[in-house]
Amino acid sequence: MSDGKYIQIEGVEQRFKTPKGSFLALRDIDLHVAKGEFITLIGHSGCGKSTLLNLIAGLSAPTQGALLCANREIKGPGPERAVVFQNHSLLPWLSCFENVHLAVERVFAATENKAQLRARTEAALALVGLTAAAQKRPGEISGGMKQRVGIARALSMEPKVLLMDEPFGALDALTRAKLQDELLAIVAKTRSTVVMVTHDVDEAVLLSDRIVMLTNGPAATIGEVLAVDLPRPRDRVALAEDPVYVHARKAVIDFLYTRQAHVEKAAA
Ligand SMILES: Nc1ncnc2c1ncn2[C@@H]1O[C@H](COP(=O)(O)OP(=O)(O)OP(=O)(O)O)[C@@H](O)[C@H]1O
Repeated sequence: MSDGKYIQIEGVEQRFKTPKGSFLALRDIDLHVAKGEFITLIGHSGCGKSTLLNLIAGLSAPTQGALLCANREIKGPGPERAVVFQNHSLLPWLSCFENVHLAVERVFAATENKAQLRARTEAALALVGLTAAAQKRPGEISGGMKQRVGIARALSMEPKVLLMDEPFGALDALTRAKLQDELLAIVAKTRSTVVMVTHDVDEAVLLSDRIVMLTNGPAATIGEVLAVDLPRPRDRVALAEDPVYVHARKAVIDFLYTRQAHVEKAAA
């Protein structure tokens, strides 16, 4: 395996059975993700971004084609592929520490002692700046903090691949910007491979090595892949006027709003 093919998606199709018959969500998806690469999936609502992410996560199986991670077929969820969802899905009756510790135990309990598991949990919370809130429950912290716990939980498993489904979608613009910057710093440190679903063009350009643009569904496929050749670390303020940034942003907007202009179906 070359590092350029860490995740391999080959000829993938996804159909769903519905009461009205078979629904073709995705077709002819071919994509290779390199180790350490940051990929965003962008496209109009309902085009199949989450479907594709779920396939990589192993939460569903393709109706055609194959997905591989590190040369092994993806046959189900695995600790080397951690998922962060938009609604953070924390257990409300457990503290932040306990929510992260559960994931740590699941992956490392067989090989590590209690002190090591505890240290891992504390390190993950520290990485996202949540040491002080460790004993709080999800109901006692803000949306941005909850999302940080979700990220800490995913990172605590030391995944090779971080899969994120609109992780910042529900946050206000300032919190979102802060978490994007934190994510960039964390990924620079952990060198994780990231596949992230987003609706946000600026987020895609700021974070990505490549932006994968999906055509409208049904039968959505990859319309275009844009390489974002901006050096890292990236600074959002300096980037705003960088010609490469401006050009990439325009290319994505052009794809989404000119070539894939979304025709809203009239409500039935
Ligand atoms: N389990 C399922 N059964 C039937 N249809 C499904 C199922 N899951 C997804 N779909 C359909 O597949 C298409 C793609 O859905 P998906 O959630 O992947 O889109 P998306 O791009 O992530 O959308 P959004 O941006 O709104 O979250 C949609 O038309 C959706 O209705």
